[in-house]
Amino acid sequence: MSHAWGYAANNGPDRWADNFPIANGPRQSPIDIVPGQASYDAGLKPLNLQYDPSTCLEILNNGHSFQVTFIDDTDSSTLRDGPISGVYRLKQFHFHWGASDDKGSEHTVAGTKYPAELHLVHWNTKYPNFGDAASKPDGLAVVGVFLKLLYLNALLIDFLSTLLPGCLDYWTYDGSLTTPPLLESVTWIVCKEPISVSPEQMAKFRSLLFSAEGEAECCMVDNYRPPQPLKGRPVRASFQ
Ligand SMILES: COc1ccc(C[C@H]2SC(=S)NC2=O)c(OC)c1
Ligand SMILES: [Zn+2]
Repeated sequence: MSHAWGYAANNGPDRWADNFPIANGPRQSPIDIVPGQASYDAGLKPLNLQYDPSTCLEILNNGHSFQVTFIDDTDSSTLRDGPISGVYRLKQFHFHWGASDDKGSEHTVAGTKYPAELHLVHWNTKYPNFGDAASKPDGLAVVGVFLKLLYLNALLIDFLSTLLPGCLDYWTYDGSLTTPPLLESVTWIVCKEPISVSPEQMAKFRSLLFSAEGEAECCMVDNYRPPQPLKGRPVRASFQ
């Protein structure tokens, strides 16, 4: 399989351009977000996220992350407002994380890496389905949320942990999928405030496997693409 991309030395982010030349395109993700260089845009609306957990379909290890997929044939879990127009439907969410707590996020903030990053992937309902939307410049909107370690007992953190931070201030810029096919169809919405994760939850992430049954076990860690060149793109902030 020529397109067996991954995160190892022989098939990782530095090699993706071999089969996916768009890897060197003008609007690639992730990026390093430099707060001092983001421009406050008073025209940006607050995010309007309406999620219905009952539309969760399945949880699966797709070989690159674990993802939670949603039924997306109705407007039951949607993203509206923020930097986008129209209604985008939640398709799936997944995470990226590191082998250790000093790395793992895809976006960075003034060079700072978080131990993990959540991606909530939505598609524009002006298109017939996700696959079609994924090839359009305004087809997808991904909400990125950083995860930080909180050393509380597991019970309390399970009680406290949520998918979204209390404050939904965000940065937004035009970017791409962060894995092949690296399509430049994503309006990125990166929340400023992280959510908390316990060491036990991080250990569970790191116990997942890249490898399939019968293959040599390979722990699923460091499944993140490093920041890509901004190439002159503006980064806007919804907050001052
Ligand atoms: C259309 O084909 C794809 C391929 C891969 C992903 C997942 C990538 S993209 C992202 S952001 N983070 C990831 O890990 C897709 O997600 C929308 C869609
Ligand atoms: Zn992702």
